[in-house]
Amino acid sequence: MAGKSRKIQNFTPLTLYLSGPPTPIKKARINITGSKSESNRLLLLQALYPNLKIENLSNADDVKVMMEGLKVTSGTVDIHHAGTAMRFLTAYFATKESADVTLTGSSRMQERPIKVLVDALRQLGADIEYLKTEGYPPLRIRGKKLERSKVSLPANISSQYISALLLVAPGTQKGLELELLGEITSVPYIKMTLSLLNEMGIKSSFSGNKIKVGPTDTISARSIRVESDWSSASYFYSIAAFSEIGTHLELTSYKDKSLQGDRVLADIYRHFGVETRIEGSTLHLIKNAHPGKPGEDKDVVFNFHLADAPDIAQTIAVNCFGLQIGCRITGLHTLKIKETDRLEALKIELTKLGARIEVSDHHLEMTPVDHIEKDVSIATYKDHRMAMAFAPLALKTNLYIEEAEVVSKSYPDFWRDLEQLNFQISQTDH
Ligand SMILES: O=C(O)C1=C[C@@H](OP(=O)(O)O)[C@@H](O)[C@H](O)C1
Ligand SMILES: C=C(OP(=O)(O)O)C(=O)O
Repeated sequence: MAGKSRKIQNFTPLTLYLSGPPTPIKKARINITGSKSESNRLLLLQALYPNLKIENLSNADDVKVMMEGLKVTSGTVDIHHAGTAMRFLTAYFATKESADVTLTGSSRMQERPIKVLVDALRQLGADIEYLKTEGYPPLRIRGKKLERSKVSLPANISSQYISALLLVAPGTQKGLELELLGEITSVPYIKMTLSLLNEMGIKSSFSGNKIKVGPTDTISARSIRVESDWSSASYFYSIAAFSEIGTHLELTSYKDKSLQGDRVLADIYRHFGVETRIEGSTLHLIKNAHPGKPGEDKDVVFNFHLADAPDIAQTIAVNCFGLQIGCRITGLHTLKIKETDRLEALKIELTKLGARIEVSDHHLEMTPVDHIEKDVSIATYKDHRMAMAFAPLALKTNLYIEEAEVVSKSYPDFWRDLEQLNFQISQTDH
């Protein structure tokens, strides 16, 4: 390995050198904190209905900035890289009568579109102004009572605009009625929002392309336990898939009836020989077969459509590459406007490792390779999921992960948890 190495400290930017555990992983138990998506929804609802208690809240940076943002009514709120905080707080401040805030974020956040949500809120009567570029943060928001309750908006760019409106709807005078235009993307996230409203005792309906949420003055006191994060679990699915038969990983605080669309991991990873069981609140991942069948079936191309689960696309792409199997992943039209252009980032970094990969605006395709390059340095593009999706590959080849601190956006304990699995991780000035 090149460069000097030392144990992980809090220096940034942090380049890590990773290799797999010296002996195969047999059994391990990992605590993952609450879903960042559920946490940020419940925090907004708690601001509207203070007698809501939240358990197992996520410790992600995106959740910390949401909490801080909700305390503010004037001045500047900087939500850094948090898409949900940006969208949810836009709707929150627009409907909070005492608010007069500038809502901003990282340079990447200022490139992530918000026009659909701003247009919808303006249709309802909100007062929002663009401070730099039309259609993008930063925004100046002066909160007021919304005059109207019906709105139409495109649903094919980000479901977060829709969830943002649904979350503030019960606090408005007449509730809201949304008409969704075009093909609806990331649908499970919309259903998650409605399910949480329902758990709070707030009435809603979703039929065809119409969603209605009624006004609700008060709720009875209650406590909601956030399920642990399924997107974070994806990295352990990937580790299990790369491990020997018999490997058994346990992840804590999951639910049989999950609200998170990324629970589809359980079905997807069956194809890679990982069985899922939920017993009590423990999620068990057990490697019990090789992916596909050896011999002729090694050439099988796995097809996945991930329009409902965009956040696990990177994990699955890297996993297929490392398992040396072909894949075609579709439904990825939202990946270009996330923390980075994830399709382009995957193409560049996987190619360094030897992948044969093609991408378009909405899909990626890979043919299997015989060889994986060693000691490649993976750039992460300020995207937590680039770092975490590539890390499990250390079970197949040694690699560097650049700007490894990015993981804190959703999973601050990620590197500590990999060390718990005995991954060999050192900080390097490579
Ligand atoms: O509502 C949410 O909590 C999220 C919705 C999804 O975004 P899009 O709807 O923009 O695809 C997802 O990618 C994001 O990580 C979290
Ligand atoms: C896309 C993501 O987050 P957000 O849009 O909330 O920034 C993510 O966590 O993968």
